[in-house]
Amino acid sequence: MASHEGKPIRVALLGCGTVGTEVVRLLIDQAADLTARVGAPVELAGIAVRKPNKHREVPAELLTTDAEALVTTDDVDVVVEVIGGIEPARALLLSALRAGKSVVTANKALLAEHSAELFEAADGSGADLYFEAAVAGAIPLLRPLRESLAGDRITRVMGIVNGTTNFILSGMDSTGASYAETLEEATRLGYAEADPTADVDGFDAASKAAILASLAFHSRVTAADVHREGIASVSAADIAAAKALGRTVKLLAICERVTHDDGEGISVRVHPAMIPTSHPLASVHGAFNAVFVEADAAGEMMFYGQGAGGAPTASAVLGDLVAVARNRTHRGRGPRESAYAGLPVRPMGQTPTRYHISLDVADRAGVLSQVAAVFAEHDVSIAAVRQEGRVDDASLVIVTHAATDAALRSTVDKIGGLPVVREVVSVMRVEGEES
Ligand SMILES: NC(=O)C1=CN([C@@H]2O[C@H](COP(=O)(O)OP(=O)(O)OC[C@H]3O[C@@H](n4cnc5c(N)ncnc54)[C@H](O)[C@@H]3O)[C@@H](O)[C@H]2O)C=CC1
Ligand SMILES: N[C@@H](CC=O)C(=O)O
Ligand code: NA
Repeated sequence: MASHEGKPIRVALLGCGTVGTEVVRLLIDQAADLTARVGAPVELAGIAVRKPNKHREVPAELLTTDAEALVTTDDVDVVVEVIGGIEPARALLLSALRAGKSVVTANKALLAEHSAELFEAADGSGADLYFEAAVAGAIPLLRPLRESLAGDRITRVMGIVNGTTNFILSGMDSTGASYAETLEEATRLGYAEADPTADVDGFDAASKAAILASLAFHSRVTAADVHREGIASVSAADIAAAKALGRTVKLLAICERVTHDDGEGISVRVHPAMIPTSHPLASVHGAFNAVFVEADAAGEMMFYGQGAGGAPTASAVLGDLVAVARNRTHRGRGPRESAYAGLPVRPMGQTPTRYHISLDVADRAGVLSQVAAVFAEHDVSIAAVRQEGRVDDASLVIVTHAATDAALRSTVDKIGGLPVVREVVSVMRVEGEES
């Protein structure tokens, strides 16, 4: 790759929406500082948009609707992609990487599906592929996993990686606001994906979990490998029940090494969970993210910051842009894919977890013993029981000790069929405390 000592680094920006607009602002406002930090000017060569007349905030001469022509122009060194979605982002970035252009992207959906193909194209030309903004927004999390902790053995990565759902859940918990109200506000604030179901159904967090697991465990994990549950099933009653138990509800991404008889594997899951209000993650509010990383030598680390929003995300994009611009100016090279371990992803059923189960039952003698017998039959230990009688029925709340998700799920299914059980009101996993 040619050196760029002092020669301007020319940047093609794909997309000028919530994040792209802030990328343009930072590039223009910080031009002098970026030149000093890189050792060469960093210049916008063009901005690909769908509707040029919608972008009065940027110089008209930079705007184009022909993204393919822009990414293949000889005069472009770096492509920054903040369009989102799979196509045409995938085709555009493959063209750019194969032409030897460095790529910076925030596109977790794309990386969680096609990172192997993108890394292969990068290796073929020697181009850089950076994507810090794809997970946990502004938080420098991926570079520590790819570089700072590359000499350690990471065992677990767990936390809140979706700002939209955390904004919703913490709003429902603190102000009693409705799900719809908080989702609408998150969308207005620019946190949500173009299609917010990606957030609330857990797809966004699953993409991020796949990226985290791939980097942490040096294996290939895709979004399809991730056990995924969203927050649509979380009710105000669930949040109140959690509060009564000194807990709060969060959407967690949990990636961990697991060892079974047939060797080591990976568990990767995204689901709502009750965590103790004493846990640091319980204090993560709004669109903030927080992720715990555990490694053999480093021990436990916590990363915290804004996980969504145009400016916070653009900060991570610019950090990557400075890195690839420096590499091009001073003949450096960023990290490549590291998938040598090739660990298998284990099914969710084999994963140990705990359940909080809320039941409506007939209020008569022997109900508790019938329910307890089902737990015993599945070798699931009960950690806590609370029963409250009403006029003609009762509520029964059970918190279990750790068992495999398969055993817990079978237990709930069997209990739901007992004549004395009127309704399985809710089932939610419990995380973040001794099992
Ligand atoms: N909004 C946020 O807080 C964060 C977003 N991201 C990721 O950043 C990317 C962009 O997100 P946002 O800026 O929020 O989305 P956005 O929807 O606000 O902006 C995307 C822009 O790309 C344009 N676009 C779509 N297809 C195009 C095409 N073929 N050619 C040219 N322009 C095209 C759209 O018109 C829109 O203006 C997504 O991959 C998202 O997952 C990552 C972290 C945080
Ligand atoms: N929609 C995403 C944006 C950042 O990745 C989120 O809410 O976290
Ligand atoms: Na990040």
